[in-house]
Amino acid sequence: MSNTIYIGYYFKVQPLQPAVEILIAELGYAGFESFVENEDGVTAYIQKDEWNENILDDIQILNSDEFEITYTFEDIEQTNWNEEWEKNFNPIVVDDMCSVRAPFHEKPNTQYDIVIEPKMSFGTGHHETTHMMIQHILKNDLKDKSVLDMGCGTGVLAILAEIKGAKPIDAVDYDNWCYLNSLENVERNKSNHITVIEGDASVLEGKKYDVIIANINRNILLQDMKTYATCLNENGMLFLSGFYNDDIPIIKNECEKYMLNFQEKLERNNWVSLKFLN
Ligand SMILES: C[S@@+](CC[C@H](N)C(=O)[O-])C[C@H]1O[C@@H](n2cnc3c(N)ncnc32)[C@H](O)[C@@H]1O
Repeated sequence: MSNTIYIGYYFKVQPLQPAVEILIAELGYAGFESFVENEDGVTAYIQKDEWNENILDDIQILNSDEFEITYTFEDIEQTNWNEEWEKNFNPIVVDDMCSVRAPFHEKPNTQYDIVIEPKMSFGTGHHETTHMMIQHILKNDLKDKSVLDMGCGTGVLAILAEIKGAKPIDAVDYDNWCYLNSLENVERNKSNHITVIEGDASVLEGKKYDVIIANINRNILLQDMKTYATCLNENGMLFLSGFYNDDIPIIKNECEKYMLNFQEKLERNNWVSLKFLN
């Protein structure tokens, strides 16, 4: 993964909002995985393996009469990509309680402070789905609960779970880069109760958790729901994200098969995050 080549699209957007937010949501659905907003619009990154020349065909907002959106694109080497992050990664604060920032940012005055160097991994809190998962974790009591962070990316959610008193915590990602990046971030935040594991749902066999957090995507969640349900203790909490409002019925339906009862929905820019109880 460390030699992954990305393609960067530089979108100029006039007027900026809500076009940039809609554009990011649509691009996320098409397979773009990172976004850096700027004063002209947004730069969006997609792995070259995921790219094809028709990738923008279904992006509806590009056809809107209300906004003028132009773009250029080019291959991005990993080193340049990292530099982009360093230049553009602004700290975020969720619900005035939890900040997520890079090591070179000043320490903010929030109750919880997470330091992340995302490199090539997803999960700085800038994406709607990460933001909502942070909100769920902030709202729920995790003290002494065992937690699985499935699809951990940078490890940001596992790190917050530990700060909220959870232990022990497994953070799992099938992507080698995310695995390595989570290890770094776990160390950076002095998290002592997190085990980072490289793999997919097959590594969960025989494991049990009080809380499962999975911010991945609709299809993987549907595919692995049975495993999550098997791994969840009685009265356990399941938090899911990485999909849209339209996907809720199919996700709920799959959960119902395993007696997972819907509790709460959070929503941001059409992305949603759901809580279920076992
Ligand atoms: C949307 S990101 C979420 C990252 C982080 N948890 C957050 O909330 O910001 C999804 C992550 O899931 C990982 N992933 C995708 N499919 C997976 C699978 N089948 N098993 C484990 N990890 C997976 C990806 O590598 C990616 O890091």
